Amino acid sequence: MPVRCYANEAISRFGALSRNKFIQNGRLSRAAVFTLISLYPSTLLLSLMHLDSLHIQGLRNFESQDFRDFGLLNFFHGINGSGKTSVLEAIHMLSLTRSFRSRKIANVINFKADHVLLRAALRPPSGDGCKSSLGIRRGRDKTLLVKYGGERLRSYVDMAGLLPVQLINPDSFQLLEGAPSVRRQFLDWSVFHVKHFGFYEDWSRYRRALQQRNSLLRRGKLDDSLFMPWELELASTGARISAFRRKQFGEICAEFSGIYQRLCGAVPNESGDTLELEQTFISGLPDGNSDSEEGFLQSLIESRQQDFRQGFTRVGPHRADIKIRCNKLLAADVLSRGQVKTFVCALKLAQVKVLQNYGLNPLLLIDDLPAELDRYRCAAIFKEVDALGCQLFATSIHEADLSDEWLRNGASPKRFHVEH
Ligand SMILES: Nc1ncnc2c1ncn2[C@@H]1O[C@H](COP(=O)(O)OP(=O)(O)OP(=O)(O)O)[C@@H](O)[C@H]1O
Repeated sequence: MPVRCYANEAISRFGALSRNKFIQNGRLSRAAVFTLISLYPSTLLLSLMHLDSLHIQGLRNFESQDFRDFGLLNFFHGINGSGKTSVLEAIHMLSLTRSFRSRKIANVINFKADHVLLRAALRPPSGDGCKSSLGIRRGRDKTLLVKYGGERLRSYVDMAGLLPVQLINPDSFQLLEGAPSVRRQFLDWSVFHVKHFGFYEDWSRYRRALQQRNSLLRRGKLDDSLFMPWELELASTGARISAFRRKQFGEICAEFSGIYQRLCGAVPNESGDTLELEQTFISGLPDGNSDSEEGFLQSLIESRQQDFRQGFTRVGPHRADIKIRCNKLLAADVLSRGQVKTFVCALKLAQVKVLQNYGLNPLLLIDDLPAELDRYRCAAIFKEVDALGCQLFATSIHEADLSDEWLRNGASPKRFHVEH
Protein backbone atom coordinates (compact mmCIF):
# COMPACT_ATOMS: atom_id res chain seq x y z
CA MET A 1 0.00 0.00 0.00
CA PRO A 2 1.52 3.38 -0.92
CA VAL A 3 2.48 5.72 1.89
CA ARG A 4 -0.38 8.11 1.04
CA CYS A 5 -2.92 5.30 1.64
CA TYR A 6 -1.43 4.68 5.07
CA ALA A 7 -1.63 8.39 5.75
CA ASN A 8 -5.31 8.49 4.76
CA GLU A 9 -6.09 5.48 6.90
CA ALA A 10 -4.23 7.06 9.81
CA ILE A 11 -6.13 10.31 9.34
CA SER A 12 -9.42 8.42 9.50
CA ARG A 13 -8.29 6.64 12.68
CA PHE A 14 -7.05 9.81 14.33
CA GLY A 15 -9.81 12.23 13.60
CA ALA A 16 -8.35 14.62 16.13
CA LEU A 17 -5.27 15.08 14.02
CA SER A 18 -6.29 17.22 11.12
CA ARG A 19 -5.39 16.48 7.53
CA ASN A 20 -3.35 19.70 7.49
CA LYS A 21 -1.19 18.36 10.23
CA PHE A 22 -0.46 15.23 8.23
CA ILE A 23 0.06 16.62 4.77
CA GLN A 24 1.78 19.97 4.35
CA ASN A 25 2.61 21.41 0.91
CA GLY A 26 1.63 18.08 -0.61
CA ARG A 27 4.20 16.18 1.48
CA LEU A 28 3.94 14.12 4.62
CA SER A 29 4.72 16.20 7.67
CA ARG A 30 7.16 15.19 10.39
CA ALA A 31 4.24 14.55 12.73
CA ALA A 32 2.71 12.27 10.11
CA VAL A 33 5.90 10.30 9.68
CA PHE A 34 6.16 9.58 13.40
CA THR A 35 2.49 8.72 13.72
CA LEU A 36 2.82 6.35 10.77
CA ILE A 37 5.95 4.76 12.20
CA SER A 38 4.08 3.94 15.36
CA LEU A 39 0.99 2.71 13.51
CA TYR A 40 2.52 0.68 10.70
CA PRO A 41 6.17 0.30 11.59
CA SER A 42 7.09 -2.88 9.81
CA THR A 43 4.87 -2.59 6.80
CA LEU A 44 5.61 0.97 6.03
CA LEU A 45 9.13 1.89 6.81
CA LEU A 46 11.67 -0.72 7.53
CA SER A 47 10.10 -3.68 5.86
CA LEU A 48 12.52 -3.19 3.02
CA MET A 49 15.38 -1.62 4.92
CA HIS A 50 18.81 -3.17 5.22
CA LEU A 51 21.40 -2.78 7.91
CA ASP A 52 24.15 -0.45 6.78
CA SER A 53 26.34 -0.33 9.86
CA LEU A 54 26.30 -1.43 13.47
CA HIS A 55 27.86 -0.03 16.62
CA ILE A 56 28.08 -2.40 19.57
CA GLN A 57 29.00 -1.12 22.99
CA GLY A 58 29.08 -3.14 26.19
CA LEU A 59 27.64 -6.36 24.79
CA ARG A 60 29.43 -9.60 25.80
CA ASN A 61 33.13 -9.27 24.96
CA PHE A 62 32.63 -6.10 22.88
CA GLU A 63 33.58 -2.99 24.79
CA SER A 64 33.09 -0.81 21.73
CA GLN A 65 33.07 -2.02 18.16
CA ASP A 66 31.92 -0.75 14.78
CA PHE A 67 30.96 -2.78 11.72
CA ARG A 68 30.54 -0.68 8.60
CA ASP A 69 29.30 -1.01 5.03
CA PHE A 70 27.28 -4.17 5.31
CA GLY A 71 26.38 -5.77 2.01
CA LEU A 72 23.55 -8.08 1.08
CA LEU A 73 25.53 -11.10 2.28
CA ASN A 74 27.73 -10.69 5.32
CA PHE A 75 29.98 -13.43 6.64
CA PHE A 76 31.65 -13.27 10.05
CA HIS A 77 34.48 -15.64 10.90
CA GLY A 78 36.79 -16.00 13.85
CA ILE A 79 37.99 -18.42 16.49
CA ASN A 80 35.84 -19.76 19.31
CA GLY A 81 34.75 -17.11 21.75
CA SER A 82 35.76 -14.22 19.47
CA GLY A 83 32.24 -12.79 19.44
CA LYS A 84 30.65 -13.94 16.16
CA THR A 85 27.41 -15.03 17.78
CA SER A 86 27.41 -11.82 19.80
CA VAL A 87 27.19 -9.80 16.58
CA LEU A 88 24.02 -11.73 15.64
CA GLU A 89 22.81 -11.29 19.21
CA ALA A 90 23.23 -7.52 18.84
CA ILE A 91 21.17 -7.47 15.63
CA HIS A 92 18.51 -9.62 17.27
CA MET A 93 18.38 -7.23 20.23
CA LEU A 94 17.86 -4.33 17.86
CA SER A 95 14.85 -6.19 16.56
CA LEU A 96 13.27 -7.51 19.73
CA THR A 97 15.12 -5.69 22.55
CA ARG A 98 16.13 -9.05 24.01
CA SER A 99 18.81 -11.62 23.41
CA PHE A 100 18.12 -15.07 21.95
CA ARG A 101 20.70 -16.53 24.32
CA SER A 102 19.74 -15.27 27.71
CA ARG A 103 16.66 -13.93 29.42
CA LYS A 104 18.80 -12.00 31.89
CA ILE A 105 20.21 -8.78 30.56
CA ALA A 106 23.01 -8.98 33.15
CA ASN A 107 24.45 -11.96 31.23
CA VAL A 108 24.54 -9.98 28.02
CA ILE A 109 26.09 -6.74 29.35
CA ASN A 110 29.88 -6.69 29.31
CA PHE A 111 31.35 -7.50 32.74
CA LYS A 112 32.89 -4.02 32.99
CA ALA A 113 29.89 -2.04 31.68
CA ASP A 114 26.65 -0.97 33.27
CA HIS A 115 24.64 -0.93 30.05
CA VAL A 116 24.59 -2.21 26.50
CA LEU A 117 24.23 0.30 23.70
CA LEU A 118 23.46 -0.73 20.12
CA ARG A 119 23.13 1.65 17.22
CA ALA A 120 22.39 0.76 13.63
CA ALA A 121 22.16 2.78 10.45
CA LEU A 122 19.52 1.50 8.06
CA ARG A 123 19.30 2.13 4.36
CA PRO A 124 17.09 1.11 1.46
CA PRO A 125 18.40 -2.06 -0.23
CA SER A 126 19.37 -0.16 -3.38
CA GLY A 127 21.87 1.80 -1.31
CA ASP A 128 20.28 5.08 -2.46
CA GLY A 129 17.98 7.20 -0.39
CA CYS A 130 17.96 8.37 3.17
CA LYS A 131 19.54 6.43 5.96
CA SER A 132 17.77 6.19 9.26
CA SER A 133 19.05 5.24 12.68
CA LEU A 134 17.79 2.75 15.21
CA GLY A 135 19.24 2.57 18.69
CA ILE A 136 18.66 0.69 21.89
CA ARG A 137 20.11 1.05 25.36
CA ARG A 138 19.52 -1.50 28.09
CA GLY A 139 20.92 -1.02 31.56
CA ARG A 140 21.74 -3.37 34.42
CA ASP A 141 19.03 -1.47 36.29
CA LYS A 142 16.51 -2.87 33.73
CA THR A 143 16.04 0.46 31.97
CA LEU A 144 15.21 0.31 28.28
CA LEU A 145 15.44 3.12 25.78
CA VAL A 146 14.65 2.68 22.09
CA LYS A 147 15.08 5.40 19.52
CA TYR A 148 14.21 5.49 15.87
CA GLY A 149 15.39 8.46 13.82
CA GLY A 150 16.31 10.20 17.06
CA GLU A 151 12.78 9.93 18.45
CA ARG A 152 11.94 7.74 21.40
CA LEU A 153 9.58 4.86 20.57
CA ARG A 154 6.55 4.31 22.71
CA SER A 155 6.47 0.59 23.21
CA TYR A 156 7.96 -2.78 22.64
CA VAL A 157 5.36 -3.51 19.95
CA ASP A 158 6.60 -0.64 17.81
CA MET A 159 10.11 -1.93 18.21
CA ALA A 160 9.29 -5.51 17.35
CA GLY A 161 7.64 -4.53 14.12
CA LEU A 162 10.47 -2.30 13.06
CA LEU A 163 13.16 -4.73 12.02
CA PRO A 164 11.97 -8.32 11.61
CA VAL A 165 14.82 -10.83 11.88
CA GLN A 166 14.73 -14.55 11.26
CA LEU A 167 17.27 -16.53 13.27
CA ILE A 168 18.69 -19.95 12.46
CA ASN A 169 21.13 -21.11 15.12
CA PRO A 170 22.19 -24.38 16.76
CA ASP A 171 19.18 -24.09 19.11
CA SER A 172 16.77 -24.11 16.19
CA PHE A 173 16.51 -27.91 16.35
CA GLN A 174 14.20 -27.20 19.30
CA LEU A 175 11.59 -26.46 16.69
CA LEU A 176 11.33 -30.21 16.24
CA GLU A 177 12.48 -31.52 19.56
CA GLY A 178 11.40 -28.82 21.99
CA ALA A 179 8.14 -28.09 23.79
CA PRO A 180 4.99 -27.01 21.88
CA SER A 181 5.61 -23.44 23.03
CA VAL A 182 8.66 -23.28 20.73
CA ARG A 183 6.49 -24.13 17.71
CA ARG A 184 3.79 -21.70 18.80
CA GLN A 185 6.42 -18.99 19.08
CA PHE A 186 7.70 -19.84 15.62
CA LEU A 187 4.23 -19.52 14.10
CA ASP A 188 3.31 -16.42 16.08
CA TRP A 189 6.44 -14.60 14.98
CA SER A 190 5.21 -14.35 11.42
CA VAL A 191 1.54 -13.97 12.36
CA PHE A 192 2.61 -10.99 14.46
CA HIS A 193 4.47 -9.38 11.58
CA VAL A 194 1.68 -9.97 9.12
CA LYS A 195 -1.27 -9.11 11.38
CA HIS A 196 0.74 -6.94 13.71
CA PHE A 197 -1.45 -4.94 16.08
CA GLY A 198 -4.55 -7.07 15.51
CA PHE A 199 -2.79 -10.20 16.60
CA TYR A 200 -0.88 -8.59 19.45
CA GLU A 201 -4.05 -7.06 20.85
CA ASP A 202 -5.96 -10.33 20.60
CA TRP A 203 -3.12 -12.24 22.19
CA SER A 204 -2.83 -9.82 25.12
CA ARG A 205 -6.60 -9.93 25.74
CA TYR A 206 -6.63 -13.71 25.46
CA ARG A 207 -3.78 -14.09 27.96
CA ARG A 208 -5.49 -11.83 30.47
CA ALA A 209 -8.80 -13.69 30.17
CA LEU A 210 -7.00 -17.02 30.51
CA GLN A 211 -5.29 -15.87 33.71
CA GLN A 212 -8.61 -14.74 35.13
CA ARG A 213 -10.38 -18.01 34.28
CA ASN A 214 -7.51 -20.09 35.69
CA SER A 215 -7.54 -18.07 38.87
CA LEU A 216 -11.32 -18.64 39.25
CA LEU A 217 -10.76 -22.37 38.68
CA ARG A 218 -8.11 -22.48 41.38
CA ARG A 219 -10.39 -20.69 43.80
CA GLY A 220 -13.13 -23.23 43.00
CA LYS A 221 -15.62 -20.50 42.11
CA LEU A 222 -17.69 -22.19 39.42
CA ASP A 223 -20.36 -19.52 39.34
CA ASP A 224 -21.61 -18.97 35.77
CA SER A 225 -21.78 -15.19 36.12
CA LEU A 226 -18.11 -15.05 37.11
CA PHE A 227 -16.92 -17.29 34.32
CA MET A 228 -19.03 -16.07 31.44
CA PRO A 229 -17.36 -12.68 30.73
CA TRP A 230 -13.92 -14.28 30.59
CA GLU A 231 -15.10 -17.22 28.52
CA LEU A 232 -16.75 -14.91 26.00
CA GLU A 233 -13.48 -12.99 25.74
CA LEU A 234 -11.48 -16.22 25.39
CA ALA A 235 -13.82 -17.52 22.69
CA SER A 236 -13.77 -14.40 20.52
CA THR A 237 -10.03 -13.65 20.76
CA GLY A 238 -9.06 -17.33 20.77
CA ALA A 239 -11.01 -18.13 17.60
CA ARG A 240 -9.33 -15.22 15.80
CA ILE A 241 -5.85 -16.19 17.02
CA SER A 242 -6.43 -19.72 15.82
CA ALA A 243 -7.68 -18.60 12.41
CA PHE A 244 -4.63 -16.30 11.98
CA ARG A 245 -2.33 -19.17 12.84
CA ARG A 246 -4.06 -21.71 10.62
CA LYS A 247 -3.86 -19.41 7.61
CA GLN A 248 -0.21 -18.63 8.28
CA PHE A 249 0.62 -22.30 8.76
CA GLY A 250 -0.96 -23.17 5.39
CA GLU A 251 1.07 -20.44 3.69
CA ILE A 252 4.31 -21.60 5.30
CA CYS A 253 3.67 -25.24 4.31
CA ALA A 254 2.99 -24.21 0.73
CA GLU A 255 6.40 -22.49 0.51
CA PHE A 256 8.15 -25.15 2.58
CA SER A 257 7.64 -28.14 0.31
CA GLY A 258 9.46 -26.61 -2.68
CA ILE A 259 12.36 -25.33 -0.59
CA TYR A 260 12.74 -28.63 1.27
CA GLN A 261 12.71 -30.66 -1.94
CA ARG A 262 15.40 -28.44 -3.42
CA LEU A 263 17.60 -28.68 -0.31
CA CYS A 264 17.40 -32.47 -0.22
CA GLY A 265 17.58 -32.77 -3.98
CA ALA A 266 20.94 -30.98 -3.95
CA VAL A 267 22.57 -33.97 -2.28
CA PRO A 268 23.74 -36.58 -4.81
CA ASN A 269 21.92 -39.93 -4.54
CA GLU A 270 19.31 -38.53 -2.21
CA SER A 271 15.97 -37.19 -3.21
CA GLY A 272 13.72 -35.17 -1.01
CA ASP A 273 10.81 -37.50 -1.50
CA THR A 274 12.50 -40.42 0.27
CA LEU A 275 11.51 -38.84 3.58
CA GLU A 276 7.80 -38.31 3.73
CA LEU A 277 7.47 -35.30 5.98
CA GLU A 278 4.08 -34.26 7.19
CA GLN A 279 3.19 -31.20 9.27
CA THR A 280 -0.15 -30.88 10.97
CA PHE A 281 -1.48 -27.82 12.75
CA ILE A 282 -3.09 -28.58 16.12
CA SER A 283 -5.18 -25.54 16.96
CA GLY A 284 -5.84 -26.41 20.62
CA LEU A 285 -9.54 -25.75 20.01
CA PRO A 286 -12.07 -28.57 20.57
CA ASP A 287 -12.70 -29.15 16.89
CA GLY A 288 -9.28 -29.33 15.31
CA ASN A 289 -10.59 -28.39 11.87
CA SER A 290 -12.60 -25.35 12.80
CA ASP A 291 -11.91 -22.02 14.50
CA SER A 292 -15.51 -21.54 15.52
CA GLU A 293 -16.07 -19.05 18.34
CA GLU A 294 -19.35 -20.75 19.33
CA GLY A 295 -17.75 -24.21 19.41
CA PHE A 296 -14.89 -22.94 21.58
CA LEU A 297 -17.27 -21.14 23.96
CA GLN A 298 -19.44 -24.24 24.28
CA SER A 299 -16.44 -26.39 25.08
CA LEU A 300 -15.18 -23.91 27.72
CA ILE A 301 -18.56 -24.00 29.45
CA GLU A 302 -18.80 -27.79 29.32
CA SER A 303 -15.26 -28.38 30.55
CA ARG A 304 -15.47 -26.17 33.66
CA GLN A 305 -15.89 -29.08 36.08
CA GLN A 306 -13.00 -31.04 34.67
CA ASP A 307 -10.81 -27.93 34.32
CA PHE A 308 -11.56 -27.22 38.00
CA ARG A 309 -10.21 -30.67 38.94
CA GLN A 310 -7.08 -30.08 36.81
CA GLY A 311 -6.70 -26.48 37.99
CA PHE A 312 -6.27 -24.94 34.55
CA THR A 313 -7.97 -24.37 31.19
CA ARG A 314 -7.28 -27.34 28.95
CA VAL A 315 -8.60 -26.12 25.61
CA GLY A 316 -7.64 -23.09 23.59
CA PRO A 317 -4.92 -21.70 21.36
CA HIS A 318 -2.52 -21.62 24.32
CA ARG A 319 -2.33 -25.41 23.77
CA ALA A 320 -1.67 -25.23 20.01
CA ASP A 321 1.14 -27.18 18.42
CA ILE A 322 2.53 -28.36 15.10
CA LYS A 323 3.00 -32.11 14.80
CA ILE A 324 5.86 -32.98 12.50
CA ARG A 325 6.00 -36.58 11.30
CA CYS A 326 8.40 -38.42 9.08
CA ASN A 327 7.11 -41.59 7.44
CA LYS A 328 4.30 -41.57 10.04
CA LEU A 329 6.73 -41.43 13.00
CA LEU A 330 7.65 -38.42 15.10
CA ALA A 331 10.26 -36.62 12.98
CA ALA A 332 12.37 -35.74 16.05
CA ASP A 333 12.85 -39.48 16.73
CA VAL A 334 13.81 -40.39 13.19
CA LEU A 335 15.79 -37.61 11.52
CA SER A 336 19.57 -37.25 11.83
CA ARG A 337 21.02 -33.99 13.17
CA GLY A 338 21.82 -32.74 9.68
CA GLN A 339 18.37 -33.69 8.44
CA VAL A 340 16.78 -31.85 11.37
CA LYS A 341 18.84 -28.79 10.53
CA THR A 342 17.89 -29.03 6.84
CA PHE A 343 14.24 -29.30 7.82
CA VAL A 344 14.44 -26.33 10.20
CA CYS A 345 16.29 -24.21 7.63
CA ALA A 346 13.63 -25.03 5.01
CA LEU A 347 10.85 -24.14 7.43
CA LYS A 348 12.43 -20.84 8.48
CA LEU A 349 13.27 -19.86 4.90
CA ALA A 350 9.68 -20.69 3.95
CA GLN A 351 8.53 -18.32 6.68
CA VAL A 352 10.78 -15.58 5.32
CA LYS A 353 9.24 -16.15 1.88
CA VAL A 354 5.75 -15.83 3.35
CA LEU A 355 6.67 -12.49 4.95
CA GLN A 356 8.14 -11.35 1.65
CA ASN A 357 4.85 -12.23 -0.03
CA TYR A 358 3.28 -9.70 2.35
CA GLY A 359 5.81 -7.04 1.40
CA LEU A 360 8.09 -7.48 4.41
CA ASN A 361 11.75 -8.32 4.12
CA PRO A 362 13.25 -9.82 7.26
CA LEU A 363 16.98 -9.95 7.89
CA LEU A 364 18.33 -13.46 8.14
CA LEU A 365 20.78 -14.42 10.89
CA ILE A 366 22.48 -17.81 10.55
CA ASP A 367 24.85 -18.85 13.31
CA ASP A 368 27.40 -21.50 12.44
CA LEU A 369 25.59 -22.83 9.40
CA PRO A 370 28.27 -25.36 8.37
CA ALA A 371 28.03 -27.22 11.70
CA GLU A 372 26.32 -30.56 11.05
CA LEU A 373 25.61 -29.82 7.39
CA ASP A 374 27.43 -31.26 4.39
CA ARG A 375 28.67 -28.89 1.70
CA TYR A 376 25.81 -29.80 -0.66
CA ARG A 377 23.21 -28.71 1.82
CA CYS A 378 25.15 -25.58 2.79
CA ALA A 379 25.41 -24.63 -0.86
CA ALA A 380 21.72 -25.35 -1.44
CA ILE A 381 20.73 -23.20 1.56
CA PHE A 382 22.78 -20.31 0.22
CA LYS A 383 21.15 -20.68 -3.18
CA GLU A 384 17.77 -20.34 -1.48
CA VAL A 385 18.94 -17.30 0.49
CA ASP A 386 20.32 -15.82 -2.70
CA ALA A 387 16.99 -16.38 -4.44
CA LEU A 388 15.10 -14.76 -1.57
CA GLY A 389 17.34 -11.72 -1.83
CA CYS A 390 17.18 -10.96 1.88
CA GLN A 391 20.10 -9.49 3.78
CA LEU A 392 22.10 -12.24 5.41
CA PHE A 393 24.42 -12.27 8.43
CA ALA A 394 26.12 -15.65 8.79
CA THR A 395 28.93 -16.90 10.99
CA SER A 396 31.50 -19.69 10.84
CA ILE A 397 34.78 -20.44 12.53
CA HIS A 398 36.93 -20.63 9.40
CA GLU A 399 36.71 -18.18 6.58
CA ALA A 400 36.60 -21.02 4.03
CA ASP A 401 33.60 -22.64 5.79
CA LEU A 402 31.35 -20.16 4.04
CA SER A 403 32.38 -20.50 0.43
CA ASP A 404 31.93 -17.76 -2.18
CA GLU A 405 31.16 -20.50 -4.70
CA TRP A 406 27.84 -21.22 -3.00
CA LEU A 407 26.53 -17.94 -4.23
CA ARG A 408 25.12 -18.62 -7.62
CA ASN A 409 24.72 -15.10 -8.88
CA GLY A 410 28.26 -14.19 -7.97
CA ALA A 411 27.12 -11.59 -5.42
CA SER A 412 30.32 -11.43 -3.43
CA PRO A 413 29.81 -11.47 0.31
CA LYS A 414 31.32 -8.96 2.69
CA ARG A 415 33.64 -10.74 5.07
CA PHE A 416 34.34 -9.63 8.62
CA HIS A 417 37.05 -11.14 10.78
CA VAL A 418 35.94 -11.07 14.40
CA GLU A 419 38.80 -11.00 16.92
CA HIS A 420 38.88 -10.96 20.67
N1 LIG B 1 28.83 -10.62 30.04
C1 LIG B 1 29.99 -10.83 29.41
N2 LIG B 1 31.00 -9.92 29.54
C2 LIG B 1 32.16 -10.10 28.89
N3 LIG B 1 32.43 -11.16 28.11
C3 LIG B 1 31.46 -12.08 27.93
C4 LIG B 1 30.19 -11.96 28.57
N4 LIG B 1 29.43 -13.01 28.21
C5 LIG B 1 30.19 -13.74 27.39
N5 LIG B 1 31.42 -13.20 27.21
C6 LIG B 1 32.49 -13.64 26.33
O1 LIG B 1 32.18 -13.10 25.06
C7 LIG B 1 32.52 -13.99 24.05
C8 LIG B 1 31.22 -14.28 23.33
O2 LIG B 1 31.47 -15.18 22.43
P1 LIG B 1 30.48 -15.65 21.29
O3 LIG B 1 29.63 -16.70 21.81
O4 LIG B 1 29.88 -14.51 20.61
O5 LIG B 1 31.65 -16.26 20.41
P2 LIG B 1 31.67 -17.06 19.08
O6 LIG B 1 32.71 -16.39 18.25
O7 LIG B 1 30.32 -17.19 18.55
O8 LIG B 1 32.20 -18.45 19.64
P3 LIG B 1 31.98 -19.96 19.14
O9 LIG B 1 32.71 -20.08 17.83
O10 LIG B 1 32.67 -20.72 20.21
O11 LIG B 1 30.54 -20.18 19.07
C9 LIG B 1 33.12 -15.22 24.73
O12 LIG B 1 34.51 -15.09 24.72
C10 LIG B 1 32.57 -15.13 26.13
O13 LIG B 1 33.40 -15.73 27.09
